[in-house]
Amino acid sequence: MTKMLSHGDALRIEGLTTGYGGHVVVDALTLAPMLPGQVVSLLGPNAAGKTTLLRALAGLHHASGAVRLGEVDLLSLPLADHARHVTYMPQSLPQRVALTVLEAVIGALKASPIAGEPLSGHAITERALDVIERVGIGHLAMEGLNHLSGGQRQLASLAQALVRQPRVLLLDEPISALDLHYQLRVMKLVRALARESGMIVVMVLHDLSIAARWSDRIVLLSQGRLVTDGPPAEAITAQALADVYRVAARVRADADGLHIVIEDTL
Ligand SMILES: Nc1ncnc2c1ncn2[C@@H]1O[C@H](COP(=O)(O)OP(=O)(O)OP(=O)(O)O)[C@@H](O)[C@H]1O
Repeated sequence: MTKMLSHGDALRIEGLTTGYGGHVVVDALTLAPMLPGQVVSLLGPNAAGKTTLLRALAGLHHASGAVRLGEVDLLSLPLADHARHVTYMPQSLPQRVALTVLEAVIGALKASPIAGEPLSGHAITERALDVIERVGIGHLAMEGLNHLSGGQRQLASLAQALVRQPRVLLLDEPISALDLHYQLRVMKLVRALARESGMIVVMVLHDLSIAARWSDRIVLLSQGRLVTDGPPAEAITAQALADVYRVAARVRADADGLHIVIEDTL
């Protein structure tokens, strides 16, 4: 059943600044509130600051400004409390450790439980198996992570993030190692879970067409600053692509969605 969505539970980013030493990477970024159930894709060229922004939202990198989830001031929370609301899936694949997929997913849930829901050992295992099944690697549940391919490990990593059922899910290039079938499967699953549970999803993607097809909103960043933010057809324009990626593109919207043809570099 779809949860009632409320502005009160929105994720708000206001004047967020972060970087490395004196190097400002994200500069006073303010975005429209992200609403429960929304899938927001973060796009932009290499070094635009996407990963740094995601890590700051995850509480893993120091930032100034404000990040609030409903009434909760996320930037002021200790990491353990922060992790009760927000789950981050990094770009790097899980190590080739000798844990099975099931053990790794259970471990992710036990390491940092979401607030207010103590689960029995049986319930934890059931939930882990359900998520592993839903990402499409049920047949690998008892396989060691050290025996998996890169794409399979990326799916295991996604299962580790999803099993926690966070209010905010941050995914850094979650489909970069996946074949076409699994790219589509993951995008469908993430959007369905957002709709079902009211989870806010913010993900970094490089594929414009996939982002346009599966996101409610596109946030286009360049050099740590906001270029456009809106529904895909408004945010992805030929002009924006020329400005941000230095490419000539044709962009056309019709009933099937957004058609993007990249013609040349500029
Ligand atoms: N650990 C670090 N120490 C110093 N500078 C860093 C570090 N990590 C990233 N940077 C710098 O911050 C800037 C933004 O990097 P970031 O990884 O956030 O970009 P990105 O948009 O995620 O890029 P990509 O699409 O290539 O993954 C870059 O100039 C990068 O060199």
